[in-house]
Amino acid sequence: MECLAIEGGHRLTGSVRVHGAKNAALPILAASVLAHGESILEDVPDLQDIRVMLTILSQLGANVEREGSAVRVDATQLRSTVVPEHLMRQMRSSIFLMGPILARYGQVRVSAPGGCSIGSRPIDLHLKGLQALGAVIEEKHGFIDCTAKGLRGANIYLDLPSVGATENLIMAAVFAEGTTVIGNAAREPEIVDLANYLNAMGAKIRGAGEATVVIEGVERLEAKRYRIIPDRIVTGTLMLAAAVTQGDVTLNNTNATHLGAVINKLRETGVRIDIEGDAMHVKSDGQIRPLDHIRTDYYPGFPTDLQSPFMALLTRASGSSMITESVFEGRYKHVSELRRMGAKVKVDLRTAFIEGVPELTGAVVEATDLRAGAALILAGLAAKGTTCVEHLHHIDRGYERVEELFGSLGAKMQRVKKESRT
Ligand SMILES: CC(=O)N[C@H]1[C@@H](OP(=O)(O)OP(=O)(O)OC[C@H]2O[C@@H](n3ccc(=O)[nH]c3=O)[C@H](O)[C@@H]2O)O[C@H](CO)[C@@H](O)[C@@H]1O
Ligand SMILES: C=C(OP(=O)(O)O)C(=O)O
Repeated sequence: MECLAIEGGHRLTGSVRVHGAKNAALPILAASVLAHGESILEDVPDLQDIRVMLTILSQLGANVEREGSAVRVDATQLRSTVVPEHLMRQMRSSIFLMGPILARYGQVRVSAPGGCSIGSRPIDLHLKGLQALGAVIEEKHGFIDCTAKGLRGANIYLDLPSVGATENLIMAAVFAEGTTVIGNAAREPEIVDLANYLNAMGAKIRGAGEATVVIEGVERLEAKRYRIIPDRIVTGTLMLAAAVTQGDVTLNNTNATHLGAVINKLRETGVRIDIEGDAMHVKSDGQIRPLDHIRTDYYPGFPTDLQSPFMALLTRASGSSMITESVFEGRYKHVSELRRMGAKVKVDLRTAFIEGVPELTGAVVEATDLRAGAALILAGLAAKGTTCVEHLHHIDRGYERVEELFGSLGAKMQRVKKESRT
């Protein structure tokens, strides 16, 4: 088994460029299925989930090629509309293919998607929205067969502002006859990025980033060159890494407007953050002030994906803090691992009570999901001694060459092979 061995106690300094956003690149790659010609997508991070998406696209018949951080995709004509089950299971984002393949070919077969174990994560809103557009859905033997003889625009109201459902339905509605209105839509920056890519190719989408998105159906999209936005969750993780190590770092290729809630909370802990164009300077003098309450929420609220990394910082605060996880019911799996390192955290249903401790100590810990892994890296950077983070495949889903990313700021971490524990 491979683990990430982190030697704690080193202050992070220097600068690093943040890579493109996984959560924008994945739906955008799926959306390439809608276009005629070759899209050139720039700043597509080289991550496990992206590799799975590229494999699916190429197995369905698209021509896919990576050149550095750019990916060329030509999905003008797919030869299959069946997403292989073993690939569906590898990540949540495989579900993004449902909307665009259905829109383009009038049929698609998927199965339940895999992904991080952070809650039940149903796809009912995706399916209900597609039905409203005229799709017929049959669920049998673990497969979901979706067919439509031409989708029609509809008024759809989402019970929850689901990011994935909003994206899937935008893609499905691009060729629907007439107008589609999605109410209570999610407003995440990745949705705006997807809509910008689609509009650049000829789609007519208004209101992305707002609670009501309006899509006028068009007949054809022409592939385009497009650059993916910076990853706000990687940016936030690196900001927290600077804070927890009393560091002084510059992050390039960032968008501070996507991180308003996080910047606000970090400043409350005493961290200094200066923004200059797309660069962010983050400096901490060591004293971490506790916070009354962080409550995760849909954008522009505090992102659930940074809940666990922020908790890692608060384990070192000079007092008690409280976090409520309101988006995913099972997103506290990092807590037991942080406790192995000396953290004092109690969980009552969806609320965690964190009592800051003067010191964390290195331990063997397990990344139970992607951001739980990020939290353990941050704790390891701050801890006394060596921390071994196991189950690195989760971390490789979201942080490109993680040891180099943090290593370029002076972190001491390396992948090591070790005997599996019995
Ligand atoms: C690839 C990607 O972009 N992943 C992000 C996306 O995930 P994802 O798109 O899966 O998250 P959603 O916004 O859909 O989920 C939000 C909430 O809605 C619920 N729900 C969702 C769909 C549905 O059909 N029914 C339903 O009940 C979920 O269980 C969850 O409680 O947004 C999450 C919330 O910001 C982030 O943590 C993920 O990093
Ligand atoms: C939960 C996440 O991703 P996914 O939705 O792909 O599982 C994440 O990026 O933190």
